[in-house]
This record gives sequence, structure tokens and C-alpha cells, in this order.
Amino acid sequence: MAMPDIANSAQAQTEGTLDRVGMSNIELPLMVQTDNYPAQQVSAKVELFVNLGDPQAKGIHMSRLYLQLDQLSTESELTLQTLTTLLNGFIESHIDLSTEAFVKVEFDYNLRRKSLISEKRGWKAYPVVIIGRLIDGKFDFELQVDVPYSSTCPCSAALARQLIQEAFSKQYEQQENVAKEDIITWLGSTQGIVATPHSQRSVAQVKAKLSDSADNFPIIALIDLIEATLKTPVQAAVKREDEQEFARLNGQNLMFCEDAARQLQYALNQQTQFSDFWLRVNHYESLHAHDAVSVTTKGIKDGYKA
Ligand SMILES: Nc1nc2c(ncn2[C@@H]2O[C@H](COP(=O)(O)OP(=O)(O)OP(=O)(O)O)[C@@H](O)[C@H]2O)c(=O)[nH]1
Repeated sequence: MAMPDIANSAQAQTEGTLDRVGMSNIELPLMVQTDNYPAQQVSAKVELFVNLGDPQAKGIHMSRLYLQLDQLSTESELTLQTLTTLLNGFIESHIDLSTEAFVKVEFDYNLRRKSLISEKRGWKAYPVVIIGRLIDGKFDFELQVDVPYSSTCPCSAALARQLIQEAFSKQYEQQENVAKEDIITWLGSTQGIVATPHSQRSVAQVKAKLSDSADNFPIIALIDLIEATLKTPVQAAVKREDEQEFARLNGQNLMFCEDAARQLQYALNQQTQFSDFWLRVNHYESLHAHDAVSVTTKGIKDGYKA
């Protein structure tokens, strides 16, 4: 006996078009291939949608979306090309119903990261979101990464320096001439650094729209760009020489959240592979219980809004 096929045969009780219909929280493994690197398996969470453009149709065909994604998972790799094919497939499998397709893939991308000095290596997991849209025949792709880093407060550093100056004056106030060796010894004592500036775990969230000329999702290139710009990414494997270098980098790259946002804005503006960007830097303050945040965009017409 033929099975009832409600999506095909029934009519909508209440008519209306819908912007997005589909599935959310689909968990599955995917091989992600990007940046000319070998494909890496990730554990992904996926959302798949099409619009429902026929006001009378009962519903979309969920299984058709799901099975195309499943095929990508088992037989292929996630690339710009296969995501393009997937979006096309969603529309082709919903002729007369849909003109828009949407895919969002979230996963952690693992990278081996080199230590600052010691040549050790360790894993870092970067949260990544890839979004693809196909709207009336036009594709639109977006890459989002979260990059953790350390930010040291410039104001706090200046205040700490003042305390160190005062401690130095006090230490040697009775002495007309101070021997260099004495100063070096004093600087190496706890009293030599009587105050330390506060620094905090911070996260830069960057969304970038791929230019039409892009041929892949440059996940690693975008992470490298953000880390090279901020200069104080959090570290994986750390020996003492790495920790000392990290302290130096923090001291030489003092930043408010405004500084971090402006540096990233400048760096992203140089990138022709991205036609637009949005970024938010979050400094999870150690001075305050609240956070310091900056948000900005490329600022193009009809582009991202803060
Ligand atoms: N459209 C829709 N389907 C749902 C929903 N919740 C569960 N489903 C089920 O998703 C299943 C798959 O739907 P279809 O893709 O139309 O399945 P099918 O008719 O076997 O596949 P085709 O022959 O390709 O149309 C059906 O059993 C639906 O009942 C929902 O909210 N909307």
C-alpha cells in the first residue's frame, strides 16, 4: 500500500510563504578541506534551510536536504565547491517550492601551533562557522572564526610604571650615586616590580564575506592574520623561554579593546579575498567583573552592520 505523502499531497491549512524551513542541530562528521591543507575531520553541527515560496504547499522535503548533506559527509569533503553544489542541490530538489537555500556549519578546527621560542608544538581548537546562501541564483559565503588572545591594559601598565618609579626613588632617595649593579639587582627583586598591569583572556570574533574570486574558505589564513595582527594569541605548549617571550610580547603590545579592533580593521581592509567583514573583540576583564567590547565592520553599503 502506498504511504501517505503529506508534504506532496496535502494543502496548507493556513496559507503563507516562509523565509526559512529546514533542520537545525544536525550532528555529523565532515572532512573539511581548506587553505590547500589536507582535509581534516571535524564534528560538525549543521543547519539546513530553504524558503517555502509556495503559499499553498504543505511543506518542504526535509529528507532531500538531509540526504544531500549526508552524501557530502560520507562521499566528499566540505569545500567552497561542494557547498556550492549542496546549495544548488537544495534548490533543484525543491523546484516550484524554493528559490533560497541556506547552510550553516559549525565546528572546531584543530591546528598544531608552534611555541614562541622553544620549537615545541601543541593543539589549539578554533571555533569556526561557515555559512552559505543561495538567493535567487546568487551565492554568498561567509567564514567566521573565534581567536583567543591576551590583552594587557595600557592604562594599567602606565600606572604600574609610575609605582615602580616611585619605589625606585624611595629605594635610593638617600644615595647620590647608585651603582649600576645595585640597580640591576634591585630591578630583579620583587620590589623592582612593585606593581603589575592587568591583562586578560580576550577573544576576537571575525566574520568575513568571501569575494567572488575566492576559491576556498581560508580558515587558516584568517586565523593566522588575526594572530599575527594582535601578536599575543594564547599559547599551547609553553616552556619557560616561551612564557618569557609571551610576557615580552604582552608588554610590547599593550591594548585597549579599541586598539585591538582598529588593528584588525586595518588588517582586514588590506585583504582582497574578503568583500566585507564584521568583528567584535571581547576583553574579558580582570579589573572589572564586566567585559570591554569593540565592534566594527568594513562599513560598505548594504554590508554588515555592527
Ligand atoms: N516538511 C516537514 N517535514 C517534517 C517535519 N517534521 C518531520 N517531518 C518529516 O520529514 C520526513 C521527510 O519528508 P520528505 O522529505 O517529504 O520525505 P519523503 O516524502 O519520503 O521524500 P520525497 O519522496 O523525496 O519527497 C517526513 O516523514 C515528514 O513527516 C516538519 O515540520 N515539516
